Amino acid sequence: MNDQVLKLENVSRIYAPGTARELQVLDQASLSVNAGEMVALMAPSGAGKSTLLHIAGLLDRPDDGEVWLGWVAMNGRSERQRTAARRSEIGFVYQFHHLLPEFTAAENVALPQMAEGRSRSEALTRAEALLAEVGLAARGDHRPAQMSGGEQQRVALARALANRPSLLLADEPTGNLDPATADQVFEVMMRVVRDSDSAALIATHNPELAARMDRIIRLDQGRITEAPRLV
Ligand SMILES: Nc1ncnc2c1ncn2[C@@H]1O[C@H](COP(=O)(O)OP(=O)(O)OP(=O)(O)O)[C@@H](O)[C@H]1O
Repeated sequence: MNDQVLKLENVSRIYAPGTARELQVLDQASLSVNAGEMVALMAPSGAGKSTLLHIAGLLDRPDDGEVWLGWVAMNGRSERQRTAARRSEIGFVYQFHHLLPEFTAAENVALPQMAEGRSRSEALTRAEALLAEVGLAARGDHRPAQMSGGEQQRVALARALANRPSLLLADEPTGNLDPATADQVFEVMMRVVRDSDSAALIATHNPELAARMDRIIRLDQGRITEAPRLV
């Protein structure tokens, strides 16, 4: 039996159903991601990548189909159960870092751990270790505004991994960075995901970065297709 971390089974999502603005973004989309796998999600702008990641990340529910986190079917779970699963099992990285500007890097990485019950001092100690993993040792007391875009995104990555999630979801994580910095952040992301043995589903428009992951899937007309490797 494979080590399933995420499975979407015939997932459909329709915005504004029954209105003139009705839009079917996902149409029986299916995918699975196993432990230790890094999967690139590629699609044109507006094809529904963020919608799919929101559903996979339990921030939204599909209109039809099932979402499995590990071997647990999540649609029938209460919001409280879904939030608990999201906090403990899933880490998110977005195109923009969304760090809290009034907190230091270490505090930003400590906060999700404290939400999971860790003491402030324990969370801060772990935060420093996580920041070292992403190459930001000794930068823990800097605020986001004192850091470069690539550094901010590495702090966001450390925050996403703070609770050792089984699944990392990333939506254009390097889309806001220049090519050299994007490459550097991506390298760090590959390394820490591999080291932690979590699974990752990463939406990107960048074919070179996508080609360095284990698999590429495409979202086309609301459906998922497995793409051949580009290189
Ligand atoms: N809450 C919503 N209500 C109505 N329509 C929406 C909603 N969210 C997204 N859409 C529409 O659904 C489509 C898919 O949006 P989505 O953000 O998932 O695409 P995307 O592939 O992530 O795009 P991009 O690469 O530009 O970020 C778009 O046409 C968008 O306008």
